Amino acid sequence: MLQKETQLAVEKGEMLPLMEEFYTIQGEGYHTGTAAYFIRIGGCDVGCHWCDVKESWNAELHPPTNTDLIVDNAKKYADTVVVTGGEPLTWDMSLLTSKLKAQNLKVHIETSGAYEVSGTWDWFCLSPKKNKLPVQSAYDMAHELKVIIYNKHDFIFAEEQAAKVNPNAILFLQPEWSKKEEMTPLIVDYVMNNPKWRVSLQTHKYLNIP
Ligand SMILES: C[S@@+](CC[C@H](N)C(=O)[O-])C[C@H]1O[C@@H](n2cnc3c(N)ncnc32)[C@H](O)[C@@H]1O
Ligand SMILES: Nc1nc2[nH]cc(C(=O)O)c2c(=O)[nH]1
Ligand code: SF4
Ligand SMILES: [Mg+2]
Repeated sequence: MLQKETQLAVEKGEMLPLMEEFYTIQGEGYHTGTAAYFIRIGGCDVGCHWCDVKESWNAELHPPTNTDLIVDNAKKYADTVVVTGGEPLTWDMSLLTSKLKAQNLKVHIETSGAYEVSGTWDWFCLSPKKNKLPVQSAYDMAHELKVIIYNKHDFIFAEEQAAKVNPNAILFLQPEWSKKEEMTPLIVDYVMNNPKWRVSLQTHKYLNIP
């Protein structure tokens, strides 16, 4: 159990359960190939069976960390910070994002959109999940929609999600990593037949970087 003061600070978003932070290349989606500092916040109860970072799910395993400390580290690297998780919108992102923006950093999020949107985002990557669909504000705010393709039915899910997202969102299909040999050729065909979509790959995994 957290101390009461720490618990209150986490509720206010002054502290966040930090799993890891690392400087790398954005591997996925619209900003693929660009340097960014990643902040991975613990805690997620969406429960994707293929999630590639299940160690993030239990917030209690990740130490509540002062947002000032997170920002001090982040500002040493590139001009872009990606906030991911776990599910970052489990928490109140207002303080973290305002402090990052006060340092003139561009602030991006990777989210399932399953919880109410908090924080101010320069780039909002929405990756919807069947078991906990996004809230309306996430569909409205998304700059990109990135749907993970694990099986053929996921193309139908992708179209359903594209119908809900705002019309300016850039649409991506990304193979689930363990199914990539089977699904990537189907994605390639799908995008050639439905060119409103683009292909996204987890390029950092091919590059063997975090
Ligand atoms: C680990 S999630 C964390 C952020 C947030 N919970 C979400 O799902 O968007 C980061 C990104 O990785 C994607 N992802 C997770 N596991 C994956 C896998 N096995 N193959 C491909 N993409 C995956 C997610 O869909 C999401 O776009
Ligand atoms: N290089 C790199 N790019 C990424 N894009 C989204 C990631 C994530 O886990 O949210 C991720 C990640 O874990 N590493
Ligand atoms: S929502 Fe994101 S972090 Fe949570 S289980 Fe799914 S992929 Fe993993
Ligand atoms: Mg990842």
